[in-house]
Amino acid sequence: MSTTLNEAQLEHAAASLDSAQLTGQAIEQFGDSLDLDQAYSIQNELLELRRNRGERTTGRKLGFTSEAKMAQMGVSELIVGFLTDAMEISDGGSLSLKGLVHPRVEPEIAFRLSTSIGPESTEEQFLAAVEAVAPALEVIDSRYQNFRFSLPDVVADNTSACRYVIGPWQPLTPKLANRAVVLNFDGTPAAEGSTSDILGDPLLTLPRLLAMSAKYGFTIPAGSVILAGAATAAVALTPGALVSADVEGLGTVSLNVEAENND
Ligand SMILES: O=C(O)C/C=C/C(=O)C(=O)O
Repeated sequence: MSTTLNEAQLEHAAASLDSAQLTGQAIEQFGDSLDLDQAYSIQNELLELRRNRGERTTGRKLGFTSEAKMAQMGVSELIVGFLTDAMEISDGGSLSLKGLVHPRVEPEIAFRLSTSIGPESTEEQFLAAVEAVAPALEVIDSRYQNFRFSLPDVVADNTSACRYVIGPWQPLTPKLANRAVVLNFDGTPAAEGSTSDILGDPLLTLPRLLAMSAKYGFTIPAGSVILAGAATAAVALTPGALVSADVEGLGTVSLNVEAENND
């Protein structure tokens, strides 16, 4: 059973997760001591800590929008986290594994908003605000030991958000379902799925995100990126790998993982 954590305890939990993210030292799960609302409060504290270091929010990400991810992690409720400019890597850019705990990568679909969306917005306004779509890669990294967590644990840990890469933007097409998605390591498929694996159609994640924005009271400013969640299970990153995701009709996005360096 969860207990109610006071403000100081919530801040302490956020500081532990933030330090794990900065040092690459995994921490123990909070387990039963957290409920979901407290977990989102810890996530907000984490965002404050990052803002105080000069990071800028660039968007939102959804998690557990596909069966493959739910089955992989044993969690079956949709979650939302935040993205910042410090997490962004340009298409074809490189990622150092230094300071990460146990990073994995997932192929995703990204949306970009032309106008601000918030708790008062309607589904129609949200859809009309999506100006572009792109293939994307998300690097996730749980700050918990052994990449194991409960639903509140992973929410508190900002849904394992670590880095993201956006491929070529293109105008939103209404037909996003049923497109093949392939995650490659050095040109060889490591995971395969379809855009339909993301809630049946990635566009169907938007009303769910709107509902989360109303429940937790956040707005998503114009220009924000939205990651709709992985189409396949996540795959562990390996030093020196060239990782790419191909999404049928939307193109390719890639990331170079730096080779290990013993300096
Ligand atoms: O698997 C995790 O650590 C939590 C993150 C989930 C996603 O980002 C997703 O399902 O796309």
